[in-house]
Amino acid sequence: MNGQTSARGRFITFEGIDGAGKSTHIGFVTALLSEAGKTVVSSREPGGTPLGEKLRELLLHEKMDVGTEALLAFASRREHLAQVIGPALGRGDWVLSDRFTDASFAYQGGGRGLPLPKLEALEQWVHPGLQPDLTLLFDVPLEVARERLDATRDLDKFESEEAAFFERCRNEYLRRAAQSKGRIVVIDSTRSIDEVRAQLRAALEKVL
Ligand SMILES: Nc1ncnc2c1ncn2[C@@H]1O[C@H](COP(=O)(O)OP(=O)(O)OP(=O)(O)O)[C@@H](O)[C@H]1O
Ligand SMILES: Cc1cn([C@H]2C[C@H](O)[C@@H](COP(=O)(O)O)O2)c(=O)[nH]c1=O
Repeated sequence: MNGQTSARGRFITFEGIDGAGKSTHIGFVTALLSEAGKTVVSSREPGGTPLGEKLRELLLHEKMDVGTEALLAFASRREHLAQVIGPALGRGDWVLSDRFTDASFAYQGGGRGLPLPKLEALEQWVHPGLQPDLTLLFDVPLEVARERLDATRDLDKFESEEAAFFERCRNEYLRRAAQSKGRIVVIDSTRSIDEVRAQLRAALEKVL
């Protein structure tokens, strides 16, 4: 890390199956970047805007067709880009988003079986030419994620899915990581919080 400020903002996304541990580390990454002189905007998907948060409620708690699920996720994303991500990057801020389009590929594509070309078409429509500068993929086996979730919270619609669903989501995440090695960094989130932080520091060196 060189501690210098940069005129261009960066877009960093956090991904992984539910319970992998990504949200736990967003505060740490925010602090690291702030120490390096960056102005950080931290947000999430689905959500991140008043309308997006309403769509999040529907997505996480209502049963619906998988196509509807994908369209609502991308509607939330479009609003997020228009209201939060685009303006922040334009100011030169660093944007951290707890999930983005990789989640649609993993959950609606891998998990639910929506054909990937449909998601690619939505991606192309909603954010042509924009990809995260860095995606931190928190990876754990399903049993670890399940144990962490069961210990902490009431489960929402996605979190209540069967193990095979999460296996498919995880496989799709890992498939995308293998295809986008420059952008997606796989973090071994089975390790202790301090060890995960060390991996995050190393990954962030690449964009600082
Ligand atoms: N490396 C770790 N070692 C042990 N426990 C961890 C680790 N990382 C996170 N946890 C714990 O696992 C639980 C789930 O973590 P967290 O909420 O960050 O997951 P998440 O990936 O953001 O899940 P979701 O996507 O469902 O919100 C929390 O109780 C957290 O304290
Ligand atoms: C962006 C996005 C998210 N999801 C799913 C993935 C998670 O189960 C929830 C969000 O909950 P979290 O606790 O904030 O991780 O939504 C999805 O299915 N498709 C998406 O595009």
